[in-house]
Amino acid sequence: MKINILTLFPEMFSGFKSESIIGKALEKNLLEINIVNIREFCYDKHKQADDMPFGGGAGMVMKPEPLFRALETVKGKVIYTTPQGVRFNQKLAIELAQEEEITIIAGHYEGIDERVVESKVDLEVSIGDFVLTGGELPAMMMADCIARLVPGVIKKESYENDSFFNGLLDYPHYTRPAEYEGMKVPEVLLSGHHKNIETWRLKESLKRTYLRRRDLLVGRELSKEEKKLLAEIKRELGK
Ligand SMILES: NC(=O)c1ccc(NC2CCCC2)nc1
Repeated sequence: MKINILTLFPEMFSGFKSESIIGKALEKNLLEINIVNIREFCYDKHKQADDMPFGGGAGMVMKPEPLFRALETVKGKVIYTTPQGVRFNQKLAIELAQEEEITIIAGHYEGIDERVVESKVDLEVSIGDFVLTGGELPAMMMADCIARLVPGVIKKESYENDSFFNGLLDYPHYTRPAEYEGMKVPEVLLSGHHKNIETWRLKESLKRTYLRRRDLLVGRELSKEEKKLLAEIKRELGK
């Protein structure tokens, strides 16, 4: 899979591309992340990428020509990160991870000229109801979430229990030491009894989802075991 990201600030992506899981995945050529510097497509003497808004008002708007030129050099579904977009979520990440190539435009200032959106953008996407100085961090977040779904980037087992992957929030995690400052790891996790551990984890996922994100349970098919565990949880909570 190839993810192109168009930006005026390519340096913002150097750590993202060199560190941790994404860094290793790029080294192993499991995926490609291609950062396109929009400035390189500003052919005028002053390399002007933005200009004043028609109709007046504060701020600057990113000019259409450099964006159209930059888009000529990439392929795939074109996404623009903006508060006006559809909400990004794991379901959309899974859909986008099926694509051979996608291109994300990271805007800046007041945004990009609407003619780019109308004629070139396939999907406007928001990561939440808040405004950022640029679309780079949303682009990085989306690329991270999509990249970890690319085969080989992380072990399959670890994302199968991810929050939202099975429609539930993730269960609690513990590692050594077994006791720290008087706080003990739940006994079942030290028992080596895999079935009991699996049941405990499912129950904890259900409990967290029921308490923190009950909306995720609405319309979700519950297995026989999940129904039994949820009934236990409600009894234990006295609800
Ligand atoms: N909530 C979001 O996903 C989001 C995306 C982009 C952005 N700012 C960008 C948008 C165009 C110029 C700055 N702010 C917020």
